[in-house]
Amino acid sequence: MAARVLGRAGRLAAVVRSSAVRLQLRLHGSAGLRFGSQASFFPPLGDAMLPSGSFNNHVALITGGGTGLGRAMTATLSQLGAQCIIASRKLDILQRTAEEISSQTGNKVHAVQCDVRDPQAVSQCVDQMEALTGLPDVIINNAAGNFVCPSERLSPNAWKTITDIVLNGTAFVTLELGKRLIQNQKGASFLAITTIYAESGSGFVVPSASAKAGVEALYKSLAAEWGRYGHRFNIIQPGPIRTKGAFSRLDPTGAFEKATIDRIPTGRLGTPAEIANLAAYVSSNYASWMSGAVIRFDGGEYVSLAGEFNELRSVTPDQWKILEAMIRNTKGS
Ligand SMILES: CC/C=C\C/C=C\CC/C=C/C=C/C(=O)SCCNC(=O)CCNC(=O)[C@H](O)C(C)(C)COP(=O)(O)OP(=O)(O)OC[C@H]1O[C@@H](n2cnc3c(N)ncnc32)[C@H](O)[C@@H]1OP(=O)(O)O
Ligand SMILES: NC(=O)C1=CN([C@@H]2O[C@H](COP(=O)(O)OP(=O)(O)OC[C@H]3O[C@@H](n4cnc5c(N)ncnc54)[C@H](OP(=O)(O)O)[C@@H]3O)[C@@H](O)[C@H]2O)C=CC1
Repeated sequence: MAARVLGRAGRLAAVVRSSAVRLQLRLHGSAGLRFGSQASFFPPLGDAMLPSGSFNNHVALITGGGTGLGRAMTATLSQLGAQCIIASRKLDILQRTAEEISSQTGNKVHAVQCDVRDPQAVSQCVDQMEALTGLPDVIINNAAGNFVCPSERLSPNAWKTITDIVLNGTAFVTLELGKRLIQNQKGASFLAITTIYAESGSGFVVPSASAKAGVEALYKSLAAEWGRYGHRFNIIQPGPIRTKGAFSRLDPTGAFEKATIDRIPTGRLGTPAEIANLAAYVSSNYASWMSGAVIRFDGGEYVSLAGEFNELRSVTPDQWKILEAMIRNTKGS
């Protein structure tokens, strides 16, 4: 019996061995479970998660709040009672977003033009904010710039542009508000939106990876230093969530989307509403004991990319029989 099983295993093994490519067990092919099918286990919910009124009497500043994830965060905070200020370069887009969200939630959203790379513009933006709403209770540093590019093609100005928006912009906004909040003895929640590759680094987005890693160091450092002033600092590292801003600059042809989804254990991209719920929780008083946290929110993509053997997910049950027989059949080292 054992000989028969081993004989069959041997024949099957020979078939597998016959092609080096197939012996790779079609790691990226259609063998095994098709990733993506498991997404039905993880349906995204769109409703605001926190109790209504959680942000009543709260003021929130969201940089880059006119589009994409910042817009979704603004919509959720506004729905939960916050008065929001959204700030970025394009006033027309900010105003349109502000009107749309205000008309849906009944809560005021203010649009303020600000290029976060310019510390004077940031200071004027905060002046404008103080006049409109007073200093904020919630600050979300979400504005960013990015594009995929081989590093040998980057000009000094390309490097400066991304690191200025992401690292210097976040620092200018955080320091300007922090100083004024400290002076007024007012506590606040600061949240930075980074990426999963802030931790690992990543080729082809090197200025962004370097700047986002700097933002994480900034926020972890201030969490330690400014707790005494009533300030909390936290970080969310999103995985891929479809927005025009990100996808048009990171995957302009759409060629990488399927491979991206295939490696995400939850089988799908995230949604803006999901990250908005997380950002709202982290920024709310329900999270008043949370500071210095780095929250990865990526459907499992990071660990999926990291584990050396994770591609064995593509091995079929029949192929496992062969592999197991081969392993068990090995004698000695
Ligand atoms: C399926 C998988 C798909 C996606 C994966 C998803 C998730 C994985 C993790 C994702 C992380 C995402 C992180 C993000 O940050 S996404 C946010 C993206 N949003 C934006 O970038 C919005 C704002 N962007 C912009 O305004 C512009 O793109 C820019 C270039 C950042 C800034 O615009 P600005 O007008 O200030 O700058 P320019 O004058 O145009 O350029 C300055 C400088 O850069 C050079 N440059 C510009 N583009 C490129 C490029 N594509 N390649 C190389 N170099 C570029 C430009 O030439 C200038 O340099 P010089 O010529 O002067 O030397
Ligand atoms: N979508 C995704 O898959 C992921 C996104 N992220 C992060 O999420 C955040 C939001 O990205 P997303 O919504 O996808 O992309 P968007 O492009 O929609 O958002 C970026 C925002 O930043 C603003 N911005 C850019 N440059 C400046 C500047 N100099 N001054 C002020 N504001 C500026 C833009 O507004 P304007 O043009 O008006 O200035 C825009 O609203 C970013 O921090 C990004 O790094 C991280 C991982 C994954």
